[in-house]
Amino acid sequence: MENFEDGAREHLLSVNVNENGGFNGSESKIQVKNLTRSLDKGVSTLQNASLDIPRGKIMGIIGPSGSGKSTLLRALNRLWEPPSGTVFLDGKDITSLDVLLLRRKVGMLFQLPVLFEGTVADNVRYGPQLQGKKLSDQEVHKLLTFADLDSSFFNKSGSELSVGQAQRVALARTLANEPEVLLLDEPTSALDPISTQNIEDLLLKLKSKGMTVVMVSHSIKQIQRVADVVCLLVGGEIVEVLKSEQLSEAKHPMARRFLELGS
Ligand SMILES: Nc1ncnc2c1ncn2[C@@H]1O[C@H](COP(=O)(O)OP(=O)(O)OP(=O)(O)O)[C@@H](O)[C@H]1O
Repeated sequence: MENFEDGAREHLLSVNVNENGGFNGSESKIQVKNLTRSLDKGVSTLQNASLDIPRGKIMGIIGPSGSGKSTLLRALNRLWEPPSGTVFLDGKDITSLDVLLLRRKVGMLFQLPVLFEGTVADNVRYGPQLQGKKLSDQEVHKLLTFADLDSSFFNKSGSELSVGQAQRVALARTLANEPEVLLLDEPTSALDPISTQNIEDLLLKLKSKGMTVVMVSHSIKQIQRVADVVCLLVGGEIVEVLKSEQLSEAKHPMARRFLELGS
């Protein structure tokens, strides 16, 4: 899978090439500072959340249902608009950036892939086309190959694909925008174990190429397989941030219970 190593997607690879990869003391790609989202009647979805997301690493976000994981993730590319001065990408307040530019830099993959009408190739070309760029057939093939989809998929329509294949097309479509950060909201919860493994392998491959990945998952085992660092959310608060191999050392009682019961 060396498809990104030359040609048009090259600059995706060049991101963070000089980073040492350590997340202690390494520069943050995204910083969240005192992020709160208040709902009606004084209830908060997020309370004073502060988090450094390390560059070129995979951060997992886990926590019980309703703890604010999706809200936190969606704030990172303004699918939910955070207050100014709370989320920074490469040190810049994301609310001061053009929102479409931000979403190209910070791409998102959802639980269920929604493909547009047309062929797989049309889907992959969609993002660049919005900027007036037409990806060549070769560039589309490279993105598909990267997502472990062979040439036979090029002209297929979304309705011919399994959910797992569609998720990989959605990933190729997101990567066509050359993002620097990939956000994933339970990307494998609708997939079978083999498709899940495909996606996990792709995430590790992206990390090896310098991508920063932030993934919400309900599966603690999945987080342990792929994440370098884990953020535990309970009741809208970030209660712990740990290296994934230290997950069993979490101290917060709700976090401990969640970990003990989790699969
Ligand atoms: N737009 C909204 N309006 C009102 N309440 C909301 C809105 N979005 C989220 N919430 C509430 O905020 C809380 C956190 O939601 P969020 O989806 O971020 O949690 P989550 O940890 O991702 O949950 P799950 O694991 O079930 O997907 C929930 O109680 C939810 O009902």
